[in-house]
Amino acid sequence: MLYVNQISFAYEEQETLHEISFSVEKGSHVSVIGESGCGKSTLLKAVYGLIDLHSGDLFWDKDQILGPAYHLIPGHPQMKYLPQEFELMPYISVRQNIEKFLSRQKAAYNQERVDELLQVIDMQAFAETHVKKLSGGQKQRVALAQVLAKEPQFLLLDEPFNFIDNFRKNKLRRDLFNFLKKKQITCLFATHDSKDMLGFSDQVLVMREGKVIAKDTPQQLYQSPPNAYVASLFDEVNVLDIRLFKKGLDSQSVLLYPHELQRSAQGHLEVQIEQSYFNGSTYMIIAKAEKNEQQILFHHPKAISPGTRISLQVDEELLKRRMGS
Ligand SMILES: Nc1ncnc2c1ncn2[C@@H]1O[C@H](COP(=O)(O)OP(=O)(O)OP(=O)(O)O)[C@@H](O)[C@H]1O
Repeated sequence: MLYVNQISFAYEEQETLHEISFSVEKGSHVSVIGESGCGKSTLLKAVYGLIDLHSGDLFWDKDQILGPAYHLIPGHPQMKYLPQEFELMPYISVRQNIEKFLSRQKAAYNQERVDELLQVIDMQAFAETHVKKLSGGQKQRVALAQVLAKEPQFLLLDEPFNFIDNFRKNKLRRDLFNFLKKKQITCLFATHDSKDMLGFSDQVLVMREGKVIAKDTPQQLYQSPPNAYVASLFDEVNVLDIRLFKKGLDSQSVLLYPHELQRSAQGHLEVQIEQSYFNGSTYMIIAKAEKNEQQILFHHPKAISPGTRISLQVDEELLKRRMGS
């Protein structure tokens, strides 16, 4: 189990990590999400022992993780870390690149292990290809296989899919996280993609300006976001005054994702359409509230002509829940 107790760190004057505490249970997957520059990579570096903390401490089970001032070789023997910038050996094959991370004495086992990992990263067809000839996304998949080669107990991944195209990413995410669960490998990963976090983490740490501002399951954070910042990490979000939907209430903001507003003749929110954008399964419609000119985003199965006036409604139960959050 990982224990992070009140850690703080600064590269320069301003603190990059401020009194961060959390723990990660064995076998669980925790994602770290937040806007660019909020400190996700720095947090992973701290957990791997790559920086000297200014205060607080870190433990993997009973072993304290110390920074470079105490250790020449960072990290813990049971940990592996994949940074955003990784290096591979360009003039040897994919297979050899992965084998380099295995013990030299066990040739038969190594062959089997590399085959297993090539399957996880879906690169069997490239086993004998020189890394120099691979695309950025393919290289990232090889780097993932390298950190898995000598099975770690704890894996730190910094934006592990950022070079991988959407077509591959969905399958790779499923295969990788299923593999980690099957092997009970604990994982802490930084991402800016809500899809990585929604389906594949048990807990989410939301960071902002060096602080953890929310920690919960992805379901809870998505369904009851504590503020617009958290909601905006999942999707675009409307921050609307409750009085647009209900009469006789005091002013209060409610957070609503675009798909939560429906066109309905019975709706109380009257809007004028400005623009429609094709989104695939639906259109994203941009409109303006007649009452206060506020911009409203909602989904609709078809495009709607600019200037059209329509009404929108929101499920009553949902409104109540969001008013309470
Ligand atoms: N080596 C460094 N020296 C000085 N400042 C740094 C260094 N590395 C990062 N920073 C600063 O620390 C802050 C946090 O950076 P970090 O890379 O941890 O953010 P991040 O959330 O991972 O961002 P991104 O999502 O863009 O990767 C940023 O303001 C960044 O400019």
